[in-house]
Amino acid sequence: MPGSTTSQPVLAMNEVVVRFGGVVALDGVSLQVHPREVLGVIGPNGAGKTTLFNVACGFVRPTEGRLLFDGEDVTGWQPHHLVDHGVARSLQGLGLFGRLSVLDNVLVGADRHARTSFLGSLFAAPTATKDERALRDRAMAVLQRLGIEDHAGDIVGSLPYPLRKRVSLARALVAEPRLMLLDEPASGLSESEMSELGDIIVDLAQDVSVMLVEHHMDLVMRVCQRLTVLDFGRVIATGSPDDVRDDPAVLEAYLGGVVEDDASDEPTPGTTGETTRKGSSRA
Ligand SMILES: Nc1ncnc2c1ncn2[C@@H]1O[C@H](COP(=O)(O)OP(=O)(O)OP(=O)(O)O)[C@@H](O)[C@H]1O
Repeated sequence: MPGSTTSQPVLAMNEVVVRFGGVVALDGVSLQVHPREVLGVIGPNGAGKTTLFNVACGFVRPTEGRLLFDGEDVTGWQPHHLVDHGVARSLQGLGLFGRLSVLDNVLVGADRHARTSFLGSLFAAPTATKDERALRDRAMAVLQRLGIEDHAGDIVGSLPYPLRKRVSLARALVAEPRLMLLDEPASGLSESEMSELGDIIVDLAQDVSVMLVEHHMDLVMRVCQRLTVLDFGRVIATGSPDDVRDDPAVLEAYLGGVVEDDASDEPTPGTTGETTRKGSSRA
């Protein structure tokens, strides 16, 4: 069952601490992402979301605590090792090759399962043709799933940003990950594009676990089975979107530092778009 909490988590963080010099960015954070669950990670500015995402990707090594993937201790693993084991990520900076076609960009992401890598196939190894055909079929299937198969031959640099975002997702998905890490995928999208993205994430969660770090509450509330809320590097709430929305600690975190003049404009969790916190400082 999607969102089930009885199975072994695909991803677990146990008591993760990250210190940058004197700054404690994460302070004993524990969370789990279960099979075919969409877990949302939210929190006010500076709460530690990006740091948490970077720990999950392997970009930041925890100062303390453990990172487990499918029950295996992967603390301190390099990002590419995590990718090889089925952890895919789609970052805000999309990292695509602007002069390559959509299909070629996606094929670059297919290397995890390829006997002959896409790059290796450029040197025409004997096994390349059959393998490459299979890879292309898989890449086209992913493009179709994301509704961009008609753009397979387009040069990525010529595409509008929302389409490039889908290419980035396709490149992550073609490696058939067990876990997809999404870093603010809704940034820069219109309301209708965000709604389509929500449909895509719901569809993905039929066979992939997703951890979604996102500011846009409408999207988070719609697609996540559970939310983990951070504030000042700590988990202040975990639960269903409805439970979290009504949690006094969460309301306090989002509203606590608001200066009086702006109070009427400040979004509350679950009611509107981007969240910000004014008048608070972490110095
Ligand atoms: N490389 C770094 N060196 C020093 N301090 C850092 C570093 N990265 C993050 N921090 C600090 O760690 C804390 C958490 O930052 P982080 O970027 O993870 O929060 P966030 O929730 O992603 O914020 P935002 O929503 O504004 O992006 C902040 O106080 C930030 O200033």
